[in-house]
Amino acid sequence: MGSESPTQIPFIDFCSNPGALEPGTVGWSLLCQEVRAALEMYGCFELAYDGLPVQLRDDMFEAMKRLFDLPLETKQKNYSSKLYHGYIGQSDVVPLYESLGVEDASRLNAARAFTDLIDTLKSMSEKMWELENMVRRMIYDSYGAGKYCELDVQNSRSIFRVMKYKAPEQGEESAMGLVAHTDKNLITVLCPNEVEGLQVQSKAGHWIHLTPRNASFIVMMGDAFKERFSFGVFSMPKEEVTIEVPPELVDRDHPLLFKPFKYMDYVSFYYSTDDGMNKENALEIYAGMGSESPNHIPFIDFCSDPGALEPGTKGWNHLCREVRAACERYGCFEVAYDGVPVRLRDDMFEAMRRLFDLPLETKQKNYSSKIYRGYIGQSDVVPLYESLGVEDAPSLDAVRAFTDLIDTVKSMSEKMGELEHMVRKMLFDSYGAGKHYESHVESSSSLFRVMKYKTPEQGEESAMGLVAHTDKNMMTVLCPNQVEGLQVQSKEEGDWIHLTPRTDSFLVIIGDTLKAWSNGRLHPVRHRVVMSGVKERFSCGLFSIPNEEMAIEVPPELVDKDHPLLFKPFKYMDYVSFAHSEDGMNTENALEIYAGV
Ligand SMILES: O=C(O)CCC(=O)C(=O)O
Ligand SMILES: [Fe+2]
Repeated sequence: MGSESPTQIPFIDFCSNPGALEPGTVGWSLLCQEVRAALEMYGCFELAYDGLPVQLRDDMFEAMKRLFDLPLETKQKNYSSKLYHGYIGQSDVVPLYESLGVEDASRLNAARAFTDLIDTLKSMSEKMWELENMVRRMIYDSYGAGKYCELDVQNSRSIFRVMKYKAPEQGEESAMGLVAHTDKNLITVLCPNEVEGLQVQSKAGHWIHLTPRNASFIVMMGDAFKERFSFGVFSMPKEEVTIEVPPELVDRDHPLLFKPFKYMDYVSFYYSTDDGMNKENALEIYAGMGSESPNHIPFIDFCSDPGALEPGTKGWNHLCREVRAACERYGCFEVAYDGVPVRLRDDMFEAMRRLFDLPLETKQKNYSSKIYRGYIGQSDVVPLYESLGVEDAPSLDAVRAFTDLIDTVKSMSEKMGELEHMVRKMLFDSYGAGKHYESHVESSSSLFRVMKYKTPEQGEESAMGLVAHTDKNMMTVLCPNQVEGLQVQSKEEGDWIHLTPRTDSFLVIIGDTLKAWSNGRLHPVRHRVVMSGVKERFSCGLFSIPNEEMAIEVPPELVDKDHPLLFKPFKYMDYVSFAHSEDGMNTENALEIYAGV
């Protein structure tokens, strides 16, 4: 029992007995129970509802086609300073996704911006709002809390969004249209066209693929209440309203789990703070009724005893143990290293400033067909982030594109590459696998990237600069300027550790590839950039990457009775493609899923 996972969400029929839509009737009570059971068990259900003419639905999809065909500049006029209220599109993370929102669309004024589509939009959002209100009433009634419903409806507003998802590019089997999330609002009613793509995660963690029936709706529960072409009404509490658990829902068996909170405060917590975007239990962290964890990463000094940088010495062996312990426990460490002249470091930051000040078209010429190798910027998901990459920067040819900055980029990447090699050798030596080091280095190359993070917009306290991730490559050496923002997640506790970079240190980060190589011993640390304050952040990084033909394999020294083989040999680029595919993006265990035995 219990191992079978559901392949469908509940389907509830609001059409077969029109009398049942009358509150107080027996039919109504039955529907209430069905709705409650579906939402408690699945958090969503599909719904047959005929309160909305089929013609209107068809008109709506037609209107949407026309809307999304408008020039980008016109769509971008649908701007809102509130998160997810205006136009969203052109994102590097979900390039297929575009959407537009209208606040309180059932009031004609708000929809006037869409002039000739007003009538369709207005009727559609009115009808869907009626449906939302009906479902909300059922939920309240099912908990015996019906008397709070009217006030709750009065205290809420809606946002109507239209969404379009392009088909994957030719040659791609599938692509992420919208990354996994829970809705932050109260209830969402979706009206998708008949194109598959929407998936919901069952409580047990499986993804259920929805096949919308002709003219049905999908109802989903958002956090505050505890997509293809589709459009939806999202109900949300008005700004001044406090969300509180009604006393009827609290008793000895159901102790109060959430403190009262304001919706918009939770939304800004979710999108701009430490725990919001990256924890699946953001609501519990923010409003839940209530461990100590580390607040810094290891600092290892490569300067104090220069003799220790000589392999085979006592000092070297000592450093090997320190480095290995840090990379197993934290997946990263800060290193004091004087092999990079301070002057070069300063020149590098100066060069980066000039590089990012170049016109967008020039930066975009730094194009690569490989993921994360070329120019990245102008993303809606991380609007503050921009970066540029140079493959094999230590070889002069590759940097020629950066003409007058060649010398700086070349020296910097050489020096940081030396540091990477030294740390890699320490790790190999620490595992008694030193004899594999030379061939490992010969089968790898490097990518040098420069990163710039803008400051949050006025009025915003903090904003995501780069979303949480593990590096897929072997190892990354980072050289950030002195602006805070980089955070790493502690392995055991999951807390975010805020790093405060020193002027002369570098940061070493273990990537997924070395986890596989070390048979699971080295920890690829999750990290992200959260920007606050008024200073722009610059950082450059040297990413060591396996060559295309190299098979990533666990050396025999790292496999024994107590450490059975955990990973099959694999090719780096194949893993990267998987990690960026739909399945890969939806999991934190991409490496285990892809290469685990
Ligand atoms: O900006 C930084 O320092 C970190 C960048 C990073 O994590 C990455 O590019 O993978
Ligand atoms: Fe990274």
